[in-house]
Amino acid sequence: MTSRQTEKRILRLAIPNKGRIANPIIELIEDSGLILQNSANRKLITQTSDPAIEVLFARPVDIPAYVANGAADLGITGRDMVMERGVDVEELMDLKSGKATLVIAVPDDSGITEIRDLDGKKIATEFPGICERYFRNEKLSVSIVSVGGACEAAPYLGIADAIVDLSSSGDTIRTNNLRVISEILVSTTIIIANRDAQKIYSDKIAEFCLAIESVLRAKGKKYLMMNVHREALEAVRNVLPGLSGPTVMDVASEENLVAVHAVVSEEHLYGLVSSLKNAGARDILVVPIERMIR
Ligand SMILES: Nc1ncnc2c1ncn2[C@@H]1O[C@H](COP(=O)(O)OP(=O)(O)OP(=O)(O)O)[C@@H](O)[C@H]1O
Ligand SMILES: O=P(O)(O)OC[C@H]1O[C@H](OP(=O)(O)OP(=O)(O)O)[C@H](O)[C@@H]1O
Ligand SMILES: [Mg+2]
Repeated sequence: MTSRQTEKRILRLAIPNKGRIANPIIELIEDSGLILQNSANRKLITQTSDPAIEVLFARPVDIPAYVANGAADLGITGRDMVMERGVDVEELMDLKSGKATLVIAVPDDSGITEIRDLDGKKIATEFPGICERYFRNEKLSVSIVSVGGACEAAPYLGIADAIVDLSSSGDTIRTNNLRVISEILVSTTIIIANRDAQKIYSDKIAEFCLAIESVLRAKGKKYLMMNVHREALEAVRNVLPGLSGPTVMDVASEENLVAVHAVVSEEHLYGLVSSLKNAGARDILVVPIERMIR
C-alpha cells in the first residue's frame, strides 16, 4: 500500500494524455457521468465531478507501472501496454475498443515466409518486452532493435530484417511494402486495478465499473416507443426482435390502445420501423439510450 493510499481516500484513475485511445476514453468516462474538470489545460492531475476520484493523465505505456506500484489505483490503457511492461495488475474490464493487432512483418520481397526463418535475424519494435518473451517461447534466437516509433522504416534503413508492430487498418503495412507473416496478439483498451486498491476502494471501483459498463451496454441500442391497437399486438410482438421486452402498457385515454416500448439494436432499426407500421403500430418514436443498467 502506498502512503498516498493510506493517507487520502481519493481514488486515482490514470488515463492516456495523448495518442489515439486518449479521446475515446475521456468521452466514455464523461458519458458515464464522471466529468473531468479542466481536462483541456494539460494539468497532469485533474479533479472530477466526484470529489472521491481524481484523474492522472499519463503516457499509455507508463500507466501499467503506475497502477502496479500504487501511484494510481485504477488505469485505462491498451492490453499491449500491460503485457509489454509485464506488471502484476488486475484486469477489471475489456472496453472492446482501441483494437489493434501486434504483427510480425517483413519486406514484400524478403525470402522470409514464416517465423522459423527469423532465427538469427534482427527485429525492430516498440515492444521489446513482448518480443523477447515471444521469440524465447518459440525457441528462436533474434536480436531486438528497440525503436520509439516509425518502426516500418527499419527494414529499409537496413537496421532490421523484420518488424513487430501494431496494425489496425493495415494501411501502414501496405504503404511500406511489408507483408505480415504472423500475429502475436490482439490488443484492446482495458481497465486495470492495483491489487491493494481493490480492497481499499472496492465500492468506488464497483461504482465506476458499473457506470462504464452501462454506457458500453447502451452503445448501438435505441429505445422504441409506439402505440398499438390490442388486436395488432400479437403481430407487433412477432416483428420485434427479442432483445428486451417489449413492455406493454395501457393507454389511459383509449381503451383499445396499448403503448409498446422495447430496446432494439441499431442494426435492426432500418426495416424494423416499416415492418412495425405494417403490423399495425403507429406514433412510433425512436429514442437514444445513454446508459443501460441491469
Ligand atoms: N492502429 C493503432 N496503432 C497503434 N496503436 C493503436 C492502434 N489502435 C489502437 N492502438 C492502441 O493505442 C495505444 C497506443 O498508444 P500510444 O501512446 O502509442 O499512442 P499512439 O496513438 O500510437 O500515438 P503516438 O504514437 O503518436 O504517441 C496502444 O495501447 C495501442 O494498442
Ligand atoms: O494499420 P494502421 O491503421 O495503418 O495503423 C498502424 C500504425 O499506427 C501506429 O503508428 P502511430 O501512428 O502510433 O505512429 P508511431 O509508429 O510513431 O507510434 C502503428 O505503430 C502503425 O505504424
Ligand atoms: Mg504509436
